[in-house]
Amino acid sequence: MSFQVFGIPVSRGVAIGRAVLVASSRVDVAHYFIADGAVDAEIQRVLNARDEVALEFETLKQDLPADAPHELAALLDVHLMLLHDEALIGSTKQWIIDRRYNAEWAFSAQLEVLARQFDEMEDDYLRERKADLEQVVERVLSSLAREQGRVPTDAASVVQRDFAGEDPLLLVAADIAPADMMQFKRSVFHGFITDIGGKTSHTAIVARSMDIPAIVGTREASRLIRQDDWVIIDGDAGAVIVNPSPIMLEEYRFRQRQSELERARLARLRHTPAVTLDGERVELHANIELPVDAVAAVEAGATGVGLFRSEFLFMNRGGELPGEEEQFLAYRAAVEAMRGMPVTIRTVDVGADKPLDRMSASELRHEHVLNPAMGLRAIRWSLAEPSMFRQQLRAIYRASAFGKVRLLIPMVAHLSEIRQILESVKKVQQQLTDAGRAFTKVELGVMIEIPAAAVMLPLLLQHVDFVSIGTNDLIQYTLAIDRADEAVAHLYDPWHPAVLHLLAQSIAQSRAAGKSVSVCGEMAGDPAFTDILLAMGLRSFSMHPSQIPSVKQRILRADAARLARLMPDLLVSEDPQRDAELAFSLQKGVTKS
Ligand SMILES: C=C(OP(=O)(O)O)C(=O)O
Repeated sequence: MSFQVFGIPVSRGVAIGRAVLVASSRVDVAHYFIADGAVDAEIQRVLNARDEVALEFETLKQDLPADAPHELAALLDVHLMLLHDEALIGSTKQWIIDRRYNAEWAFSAQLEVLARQFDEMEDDYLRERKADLEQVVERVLSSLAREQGRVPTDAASVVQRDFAGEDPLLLVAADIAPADMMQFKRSVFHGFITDIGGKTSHTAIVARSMDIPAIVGTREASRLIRQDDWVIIDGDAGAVIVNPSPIMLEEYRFRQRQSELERARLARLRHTPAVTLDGERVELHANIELPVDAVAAVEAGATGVGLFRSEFLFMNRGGELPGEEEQFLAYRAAVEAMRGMPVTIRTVDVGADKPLDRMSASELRHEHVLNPAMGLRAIRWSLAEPSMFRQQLRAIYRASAFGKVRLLIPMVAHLSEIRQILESVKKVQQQLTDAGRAFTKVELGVMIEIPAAAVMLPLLLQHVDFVSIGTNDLIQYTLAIDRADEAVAHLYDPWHPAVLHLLAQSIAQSRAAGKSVSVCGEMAGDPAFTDILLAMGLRSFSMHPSQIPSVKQRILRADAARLARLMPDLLVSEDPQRDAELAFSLQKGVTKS
């Protein structure tokens, strides 16, 4: 039966393919009762799975490189201990004996009992062991699934599957963590559908960077769509059409061909400089997540990297963070790929919807933070982990010997933070000089993404070389809307007059101070905002490489001076979106119906 599900369109275009469902709980658990005579065999399955996982942990421990942090070996020991603990294994067997549960069901039932006990513990350290226990049980469940010839449907297993030769595939999930999205980055999927998320949630951002259609916030897609269903993603309308009729399929195949032609047409603008009709030159920079993305940036005609989200280097690592050398090589790779064009590296912006496996030396975990968007994240986290911060600064400074590097700090709210950053920079420069390491001048910039930073910008500008406005977070914090929460997604409004005021004011003040200012949030890559940002005086935009051609086309057709004259009226408008659309189309001689 054909039906439709609606959500928030976050990456445009049409995708047609078969659904691959990724389980939100990492392993699907089969629940069934076993026959009386099968108890011993079922207990043997428990022991075999336990032994297989123990062997995996032992091998991992033996293979640890000599310079691996000692916490890693200690963590594996904790996992091994849990795996042999009678509270887990003995009681799991008891569920089988008493209730005749199958092994998987018995394990998950016992996990629930133990997890509740962990939750009630007073001691933070012991409470945090719950996550270790969950990881151990997940491994055991995966082993049981494999033993039955089933492939676990967690993100990592899905990536490993070889889908070559199958129909185009669309990924459907309740949610996809940014770290899992990174695994999908070079995968076979032609589109993404999730139940939760908003326009600027990181899942959405990564989907856009992959330039494939995606719809988030559908609330129920993963429950309604079945494995292998034929699905159309209409990434313009936010519609997911499940089991479409042949006529519907034909219509969408036609639209797909049209949008491919449009992309090919826009790609021809690659070498055309972004200059407005009245001769204003605009920099179009790229946002990247990994060094290899710099190649796509150059191909799309970017004139620099405006935002290297370095936190993605820190994900999918099972708790181990990259050291100075590894980071240096990654930054150097991006710098070399950009061939002399500037590369703006943002220090780790972890926390909130980008949790690390290991959030701090004390293993502070995301789920225990009351309000992660306002918690120990971004520069707050870096300043709380000074040796890690200095390690990242050293890696960034060392990369500056290979091309133009700019240092960008996320989530600054206090002048004292800038003072601490400058002190760390000084220390790092001294350390590098003492060690005979080469580096060159690195400009220092801050992200304007907290209203406090926008309000006190003139003060901040006295201490930094440039600013970059992170509209995704600026909107979130100005309007008090969680950017990843689909329940309030309708209130996440880039056209809100307060947002426009903060933007216009920040751009004007930075220009007046003679400092360069850029926007690197999603507004910069959406052609619907190109005119108003030009009208505010913005001359540097940073976005995913795939968005550069359509923003460039908009710039080539704009008259910056005429747009600027419309700005004062828009700032006092009650409905800036409607008035901007009307004013901009009129000034281009387009009549609106
Ligand atoms: C670019 C931004 O940062 P993030 O990586 O949090 O989207 C932003 O907030 O606009």
